[in-house]
Amino acid sequence: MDVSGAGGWDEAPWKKLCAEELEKQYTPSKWTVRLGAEETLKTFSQIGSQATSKARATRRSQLHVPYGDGKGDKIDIYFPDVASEAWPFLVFVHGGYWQYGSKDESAFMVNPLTAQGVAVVVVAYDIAPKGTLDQMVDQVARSTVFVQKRYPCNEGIYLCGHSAGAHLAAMMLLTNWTKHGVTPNLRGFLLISGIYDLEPIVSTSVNAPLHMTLEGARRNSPQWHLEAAPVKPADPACPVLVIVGQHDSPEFHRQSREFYQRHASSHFPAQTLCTRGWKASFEELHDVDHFEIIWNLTQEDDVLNQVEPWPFPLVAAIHSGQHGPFSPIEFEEGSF
Ligand SMILES: N[C@@H](CC(=O)c1ccccc1NC=O)C(=O)O
Repeated sequence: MDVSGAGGWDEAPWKKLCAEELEKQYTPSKWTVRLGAEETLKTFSQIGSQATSKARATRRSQLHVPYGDGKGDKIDIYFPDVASEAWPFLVFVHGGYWQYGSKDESAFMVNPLTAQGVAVVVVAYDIAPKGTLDQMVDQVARSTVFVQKRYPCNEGIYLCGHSAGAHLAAMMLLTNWTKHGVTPNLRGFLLISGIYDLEPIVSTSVNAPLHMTLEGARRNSPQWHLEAAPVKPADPACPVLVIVGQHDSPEFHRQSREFYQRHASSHFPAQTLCTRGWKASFEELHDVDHFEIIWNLTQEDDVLNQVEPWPFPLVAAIHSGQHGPFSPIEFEEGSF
């Protein structure tokens, strides 16, 4: 029996990869199928910037609202037309491997969601090298608490993160809210193409500006701390949707699958999101890569692109306690 770590990961598949392959597995742009790597990254940034300009020009908003005293403690809030403060809130945490990206180019889903009556908050946090992972996790917690305190009548806060942002959002599953003085009314998590075990990236170029030690990586890996997650009462269940794109790399697929349902060969009594009382489900989104999975969210008000109107059914479904088009794969106790 492996006793080297919290989860018994001695046979972790990524440990068998050579440095070059590991680097490739954790470079999402190397796995795109429609555009080349560089063009994809450029398009991603352009679509994010355009969506943000459009949101700021066409939606009622409050920009650069401070949620704390730090210079980088800022959120943008975009409002639906309905005059109320009892909206559902989608809080979006952008990705960029904790070292690039900003709220100012990340308002992807604002126009379609505000049109559906959902207020959207786009969170800024101090990316590396200014910020450390511990600080970023704290910033996302404080921004969520700020939304709760400012809008106590909210109809639920849905935390949505992409890639590194999904990691930061997932860390909120483990947060002890007591020290923040208020428990946010969290009603759902949308974790899109995330990384939940940071250990594999410690030896990749991703870690250059992050300076994560192995210990820091484990401390900030939600995968390693599910045991510590507060046990949620089954009712009302809080849906956690773990989503990965078909054209994400095999390692990204593994990360999402194992976060949803722990690795089958783990020797230890497995704690999963489901056994901790979260209503978790896992979905692989068809024919999208790591970037399209997010930039498609801008397109929902374009009728031509409404093949599957995602994420409205998703948000609507989690708001009403159902999973819409997503079929939750129930965890079977004792299956490994
Ligand atoms: N350097 C990475 C870029 C990347 O990972 C990324 C880019 C934009 C938004 C999220 C990303 N990944 C994780 O946070 C790549 O080439 O794929």
